[in-house]
Amino acid sequence: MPSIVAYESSSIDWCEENFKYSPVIAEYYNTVSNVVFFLLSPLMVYLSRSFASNSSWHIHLLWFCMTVVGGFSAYFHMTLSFLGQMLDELSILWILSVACILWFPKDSMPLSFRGNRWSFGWFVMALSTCCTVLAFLKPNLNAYALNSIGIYILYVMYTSLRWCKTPIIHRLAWQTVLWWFLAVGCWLSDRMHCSFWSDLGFAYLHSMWHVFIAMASCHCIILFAYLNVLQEVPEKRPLLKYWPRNNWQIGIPYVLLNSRSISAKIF
Ligand SMILES: CCCCCCCC/C=C\CCCCCCCC(=O)N[C@@H](CO)[C@H](O)/C=C/CCCCCCCCCCCCC
Ligand SMILES: [Ca+2]
Ligand SMILES: [Zn+2]
Repeated sequence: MPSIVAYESSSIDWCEENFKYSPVIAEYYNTVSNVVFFLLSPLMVYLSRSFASNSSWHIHLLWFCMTVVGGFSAYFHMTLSFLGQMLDELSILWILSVACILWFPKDSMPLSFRGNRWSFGWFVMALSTCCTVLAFLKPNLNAYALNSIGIYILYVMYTSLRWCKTPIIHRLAWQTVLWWFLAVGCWLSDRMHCSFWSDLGFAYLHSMWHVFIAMASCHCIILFAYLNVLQEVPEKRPLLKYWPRNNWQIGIPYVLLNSRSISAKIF
């Protein structure tokens, strides 16, 4: 039985040909494309200064987790080891948990929590701990389970937007969904149509998934951060902006908060 750190000890292998460009990097483009996480995280830390100082510094936790996801994903594609696979998938599970604990909309929480974020947070922690253990039982199913959480987030987004009438937020939601669709399309096609893409000489859809899912995640985090402030501290009057040019209404979204209102914190 190979060691869990051995090259190609994972049962998952993506479409890109292994060791084509380097003897030490199994999937070269799938590894290098994770640079998107390392570029977006510091940019989001910079753009989230207003949110962090006027509402909650916890937003920076998510940008830190995003760097960790990128690092583990690069390690996985570099080695295709079982350890790499588990670190990659479990770091995604835990960033989703942290995001839910911080900003899951109170009115979408199960009724038994009565909108109490602390008890909901403990529930999410317990559930994620169980899922961490279960992840070792059928590792081939983990990625599908994680993508199903993406579908659930889409549903929560839809229900949360029913009470928000701000057109620019609906636009942000559509942009999030578009990035996510592109991402999932690439992820599925890489898995299901590998011989087609290899025959075309373009076995790099999984690299494109990394870029699209990183963009979808930034949009999604900002959308729920905005909705959280609007619902829980509306006097902060959140404003949605885009980098690099706000008047394009496209690019990297971020939230600006009114610093002159009562300094109520999310927690
Ligand atoms: C209140 C809810 C807030 C939700 C915030 C969402 C925050 C998501 C943050 C980061 C997720 C990054 C995922 C990147 C994965 C890259 C690594 C990778 O490629 N892994 C693959 C193996 O190499 C693995 O097979 C991938 C498995 C599937 C992961 C599914 C992640 C779902 C993320 C959902 C993102 C938002 C969706 C928006 C929905 C409209
Ligand atoms: Ca491969
Ligand atoms: Zn990947």
